[in-house]
Amino acid sequence: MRKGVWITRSMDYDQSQSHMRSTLIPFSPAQPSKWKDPIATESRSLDAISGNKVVNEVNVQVILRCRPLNEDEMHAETPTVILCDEIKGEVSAVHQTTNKQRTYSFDGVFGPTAQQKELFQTISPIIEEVLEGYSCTIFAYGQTGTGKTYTMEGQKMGKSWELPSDAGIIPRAVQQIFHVLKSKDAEYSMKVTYLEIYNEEIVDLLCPNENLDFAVNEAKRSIILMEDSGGATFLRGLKQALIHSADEIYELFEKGSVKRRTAETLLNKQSSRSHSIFSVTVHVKDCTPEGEDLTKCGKLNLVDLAGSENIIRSGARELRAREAGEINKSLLTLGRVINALAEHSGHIPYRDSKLTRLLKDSLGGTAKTCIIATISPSIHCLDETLSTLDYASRAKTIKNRPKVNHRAIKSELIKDLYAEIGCLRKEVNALREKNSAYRSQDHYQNQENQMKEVPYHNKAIDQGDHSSVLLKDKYKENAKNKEKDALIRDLRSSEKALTEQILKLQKELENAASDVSSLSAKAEIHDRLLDENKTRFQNFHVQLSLKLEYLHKAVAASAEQQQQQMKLLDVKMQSLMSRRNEVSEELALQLRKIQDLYCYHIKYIGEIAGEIDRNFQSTCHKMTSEVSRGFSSFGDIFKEKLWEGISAIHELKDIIYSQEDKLTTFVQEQGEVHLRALELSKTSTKATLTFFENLRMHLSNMSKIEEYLQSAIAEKLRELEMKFELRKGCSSLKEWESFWKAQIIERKIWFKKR
Ligand SMILES: Nc1ncnc2c1ncn2[C@@H]1O[C@H](COP(=O)(O)OP(=O)(O)OP(=O)(O)O)[C@@H](O)[C@H]1O
Repeated sequence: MRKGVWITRSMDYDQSQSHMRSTLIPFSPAQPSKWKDPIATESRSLDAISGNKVVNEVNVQVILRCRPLNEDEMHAETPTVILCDEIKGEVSAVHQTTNKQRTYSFDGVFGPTAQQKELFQTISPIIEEVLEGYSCTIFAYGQTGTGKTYTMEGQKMGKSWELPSDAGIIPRAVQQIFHVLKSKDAEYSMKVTYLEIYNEEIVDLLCPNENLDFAVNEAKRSIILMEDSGGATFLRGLKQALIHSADEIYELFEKGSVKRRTAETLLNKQSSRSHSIFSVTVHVKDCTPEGEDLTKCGKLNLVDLAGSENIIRSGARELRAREAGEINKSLLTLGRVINALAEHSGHIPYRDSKLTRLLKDSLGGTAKTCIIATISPSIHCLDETLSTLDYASRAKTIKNRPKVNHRAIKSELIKDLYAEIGCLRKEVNALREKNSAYRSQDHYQNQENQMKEVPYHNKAIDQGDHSSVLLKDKYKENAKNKEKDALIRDLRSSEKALTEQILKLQKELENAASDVSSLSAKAEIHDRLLDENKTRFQNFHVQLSLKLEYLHKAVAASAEQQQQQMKLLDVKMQSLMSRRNEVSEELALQLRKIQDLYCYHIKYIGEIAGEIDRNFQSTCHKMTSEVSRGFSSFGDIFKEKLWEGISAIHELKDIIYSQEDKLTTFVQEQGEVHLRALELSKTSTKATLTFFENLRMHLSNMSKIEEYLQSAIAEKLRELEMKFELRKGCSSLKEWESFWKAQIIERKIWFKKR
């Protein structure tokens, strides 16, 4: 055994041709004895001798990673609905319609700007535990296009096998394993396997066949999944590659990744169409405190699941739709397993898909497990994101019972290996007996004895009478020949009958075979249809529950919105009612004011008329008294009084004009008020307008009266002048006075008439 790399004989299979071996590969850590695998034997014996150290239950670790918006999403200015609090380890999803937040907490949260290196720093303690002999699983789970492959594999390596800055967990984990082994100067051996589950078929990605025609190589690469009575899982036909350096792993991994099935969908330019599991098993030599040799056997499973996808949104058709259906089906089973474990249900449906059968030990078993849930920040993925967050937070409650399951004492290991070799030898002998012209020892001995008996018999015949013996012999020979001929005839006829029988049987067998093959073809079609229907039903069920949930939320949101609108309407109605009341009160007030104003103006006009009357009377009176004072000054006085009368009329006119202005302004104000409350104030506006129409009529009447008065006064003055001229001829003052009295009476009558 050399320092650095330690390889057990049993693992070093056909190193000259290839460093691969293909046998029953144990997938779960504990192995039963009946499988003839040296690694299995080793792990079993380790358990038995050292007694595995069972630690307490530990929860499955869940880390959440949210990718950044991609170029298309940024170009379309897609809104984001995810908030990551890396310090608190919390993620919040903001609901678009209700604006409510749902917050989830995880063992680690990495937002859109988080680097691959930072994420790996959180994962790296798990790698250390692999080298302590634990079985550890890291798997990425999430909707299609959310960054599972980016997280697990990352940027491809160059030819120099140097880690690029965007390298994912797998290359970083390999680098760390080798780094730790080197720093401890440990003796170790290492092997890797790489498989994919495509349409429920397990396919070996390390199959050395370089021909990439999948259809041709499908059968050769297909692996059989088996389970023993104890529930341990085995893979028959899976190749294991013995590894001596990190570069060897990188090379194998890149070659295997190329063979993995990917395709372009509407949601991801390079979407993985299969689940992949890359496993690294490391045996590290150690020793007990007593100085006895030990071997620790740790295993690291790195799983990149295919993404769940909405077939409508991913645009999958025909083959792609079938792939998506199978992917969704196995993810649905994974979800059911997670639910059953979270709810401590009695039955865990591991057996419903190959993926869950292979991950059985990682979920609720003896492995240490870390799930990386990947999500998109886009508003368009919110439903799928919420579903991933729900599954991830349920997975947090799953408890595993990890154990250091591969500790061994070397001498016991060798003893087991010898026993294993014994078993293998027996198996080889049995196979030879079955397949070749092998003769057992007893059979061989009988044949030898028979051969020896023949010469001894011939010797006895030589010793008798020669001629009689010859006759006897001839007779005997004839009889024997006849007997022989009869026998041969019998044999021939029975052979013929037998041949006929065989042909008949063969025909029947052929018929039966064709019946069986047509039946099995039908059964296959039936199974396929059943599977397809099951997948369709499951997809439909998933879609339906998503849609129902969405509908339920939409109905709740719209009900809430309606309630709010009703409240708003109520408030508006109340304010409208109070405003209407205010407006009606205001209008009533305005009407009252108009009424008062109208009364006031009527009264005022009456007063003006009275005043005019009085003025006229007093003017006439003054004129009369003045005239009576003397004829000489009468002309001047009369003129003065006349001017007074005219200016009084002008004043009156001004008053009327100013009143008219005021009224016009008021009408304008009223018009504005009425415009504001258009519908409600139509009637009052009409009334007001009529009122103003009347008022205007009155005013025009007044102006007519005024005009008439002016002309009448002028006429009367002319008359007066005339009469004055005539009076010049009056004989006495008394006569003149009576003349004026008659004139005044006449005027009064005329006024009254007016
Ligand atoms: N954290 C990230 N930072 C930068 N780019 C990312 C990140 N996560 C994902 N991407 C990019 O998003 C695209 C889709 O990622 P990826 O193929 O890893 O998704 P997936 O979940 O594996 O999808 P599928 O399930 O369809 O295989 C890739 O171009 C990848 O480079």
